Amino acid sequence: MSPLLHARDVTKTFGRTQALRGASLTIEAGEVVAISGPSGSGKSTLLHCLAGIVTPDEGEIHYGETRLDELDEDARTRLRREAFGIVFQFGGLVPELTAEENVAVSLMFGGAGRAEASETAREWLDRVGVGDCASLRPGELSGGQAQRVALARALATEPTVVFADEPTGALDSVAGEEVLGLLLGVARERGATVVLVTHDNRIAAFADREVVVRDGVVTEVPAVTR
Ligand SMILES: Nc1ncnc2c1ncn2[C@@H]1O[C@H](COP(=O)(O)OP(=O)(O)OP(=O)(O)O)[C@@H](O)[C@H]1O
Repeated sequence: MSPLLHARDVTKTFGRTQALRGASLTIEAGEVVAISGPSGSGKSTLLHCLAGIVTPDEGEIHYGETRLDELDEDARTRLRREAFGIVFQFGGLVPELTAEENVAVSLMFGGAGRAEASETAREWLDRVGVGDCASLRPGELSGGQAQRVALARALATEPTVVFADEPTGALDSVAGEEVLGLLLGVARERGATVVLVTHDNRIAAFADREVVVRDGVVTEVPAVTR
């Protein structure tokens, strides 16, 4: 059986900065993998390559049998909407839309009708503990509430893979662990795969496996040192 996600010898350069210098990583279906490492080492770039947001200069990205890096932009966008949920450090919510609309829109992109999308959005907001914030806009939410809405948006489409880039980075440690607990609880219940970028050892400890990115290259962290 092929792995769910596989990056092979990936390089990516931005201007004169070589963010990835031959990064390889294999992730099996249902795994929760933390990507840690120093600031600027290439963690987010690797996550973005795996999620089909950034195209590598060289190397390969496989999602199951699909070569993600060879798909055109439309096909990659379709795949992201169908199979991936993405959570960013600052939520990335649309400021003009209410919490409910932020979640509903991602469901409507996937083909749901407005009424069905609104109902599912409300269920997910309830599930992550912010049902009473449904009609508020992101500017009216606390950081922890906004991140829960972002989580509801990422999970509502029932993705195969959830990519999370420092999802707890803007929160205090209690709120951060609550958001992470919700994410991992839902993912483990559904057998979803989670790829999580974090520089926080306590957060990485919740993962099944931790890898470290240093100078654009991935190294495995042996289980005994965790
Ligand atoms: N879009 C971009 N344009 C220019 N440089 C970029 C871009 N994205 C990343 N970089 C650079 O590539 C390098 C790796 O960045 P990346 O965000 O992947 O690191 P990181 O390990 O996630 O860092 P941090 O923990 O600080 O978020 C950095 O030097 C960064 O400045």
